[in-house]
Amino acid sequence: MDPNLQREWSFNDFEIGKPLGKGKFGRVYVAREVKSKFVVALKVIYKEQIEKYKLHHQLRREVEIQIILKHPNILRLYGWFHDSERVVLILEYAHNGELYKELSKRHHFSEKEAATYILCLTEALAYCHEKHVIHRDIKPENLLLDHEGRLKIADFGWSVQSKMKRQTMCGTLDYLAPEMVENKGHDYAVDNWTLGILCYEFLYGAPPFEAESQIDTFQRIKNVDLIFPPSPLVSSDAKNLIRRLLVKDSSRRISLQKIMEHPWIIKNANSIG
Ligand SMILES: COc1ccc(C(=O)Nc2ccccc2)cc1NC(=O)CCSc1ncnc(N)c1Br
Repeated sequence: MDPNLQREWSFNDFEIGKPLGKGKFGRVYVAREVKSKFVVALKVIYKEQIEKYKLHHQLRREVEIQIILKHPNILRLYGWFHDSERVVLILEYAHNGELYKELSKRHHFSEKEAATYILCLTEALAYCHEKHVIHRDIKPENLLLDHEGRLKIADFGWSVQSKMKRQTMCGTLDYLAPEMVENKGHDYAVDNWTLGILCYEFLYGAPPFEAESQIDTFQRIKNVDLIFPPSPLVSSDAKNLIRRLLVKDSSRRISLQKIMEHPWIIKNANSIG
């Protein structure tokens, strides 16, 4: 299916399959384009919700940005259509679903898997930053896996709360950088912080500043209270990279370029991307 060819899409062009998840603003279904048999994910958003929450501009801007973003680690938005009561986004379908289901099943990833995912994320972020797009929200629930196990950032404009969503996800602070927790406004470097959180969580199975209460998590983030439990599975190179990312001063965090050249990444990531 070359989505750019067809001008106007409609529901009749698709056979709708099973629901993939549902958010406050709509549901996501697997679907197949009838002519080409191409499998996609359709995200159905109700117009009354868009009106109610004044989402027109955000949705329009997001669609404009997403349509130009073409990167192997960013979920494609092929196009969209609407009928009287719904707006439908035609999305790339990630056959292996949410990375977090994989992580909760496996408890933690190997250094090779973790490094490969971090490299994919770094390349996708570098691509976005060169396109001056920084609203990539690499919250963990936005990470999907395609049929080859390749990571895809799926920017859930509105989070899709699928059944298996981990409790801590909703409203979790674990991924917020200090400058966000202290409400100092943030820039590109916040994504570098999140890469550090994710790298830690891929290797240890839980984010570094997790705590009983949100207040404690706040405190631990602000103090960058970073502890590495003794583990034979995590090399000192990995800890070195995490320490270079989880730096309070956002201007001193290791850059995306330097991440790609870090010994731990060079040694462990395989570049299937
Ligand atoms: C480029 O991906 C998007 C781009 C935009 C928006 C969006 O809703 N924007 C938005 C919605 C309302 C208001 C303002 C913005 C959402 C996504 N993506 C998603 O919703 C992911 C759907 S879940 C899924 N998708 C594929 N394969 C799977 N296995 C799964 Br599970």
